[in-house]
Amino acid sequence: TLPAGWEKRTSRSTGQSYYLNQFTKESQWDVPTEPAKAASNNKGGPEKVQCSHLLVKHAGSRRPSSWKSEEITRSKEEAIKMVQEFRDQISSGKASFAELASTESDCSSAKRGGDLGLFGRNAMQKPFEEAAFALKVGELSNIVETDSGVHIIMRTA
Ligand SMILES: N=C(N)NCCC[C@H](NC(=O)[C@@H]1CCC/C1=C\[C@H](COP(=O)(O)O)NC(=O)[C@@H](N)Cc1ccccc1)C(N)=O
Repeated sequence: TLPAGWEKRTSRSTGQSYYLNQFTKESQWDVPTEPAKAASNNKGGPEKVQCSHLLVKHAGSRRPSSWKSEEITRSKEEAIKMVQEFRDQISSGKASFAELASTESDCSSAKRGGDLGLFGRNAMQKPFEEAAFALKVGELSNIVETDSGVHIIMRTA
């Protein structure tokens, strides 16, 4: 079958077959082929992003321990409430992302104000990656849940 919009025609003068695209009105002698699928790392999103994050772990986290606390026992609901509160403080300008991440994040990146450095796709857990790559530079994510816990993400580059 022909790609969408293309029709086979016969040239009145030469009797030869040719192809006409109804949408673009272009015609050609060669059989049209499907345009190549965009490569998986399509032109759309960036190849790499730099993000900072603030992670609050809970009893159900894959590793319920951090530099802040030997054993983390808070509930997931409690972690979500805390992250929402931090997010509100950041978006209202009451506190900076780096300040809060450095004291409140259960990730070792807290020492760097939450900075994770540059990363490409397939480095982070999928929910984190999807949220990070959807952000514009300077944008703050909504709450993101991964097996590590509850995060907010700020894209910095
Ligand atoms: N730069 C990378 N590629 N480092 C490996 C990332 C592994 C990746 N991590 C995650 O997806 C989450 C989201 C961000 C942080 C994170 C989890 C954990 C905390 O959760 P937990 O593992 O106790 O459950 N922090 C880390 O990994 C830290 N090394 C991130 C980091 C810290 C300092 C400097 C750079 C990176 C994964 N595939 O599990």
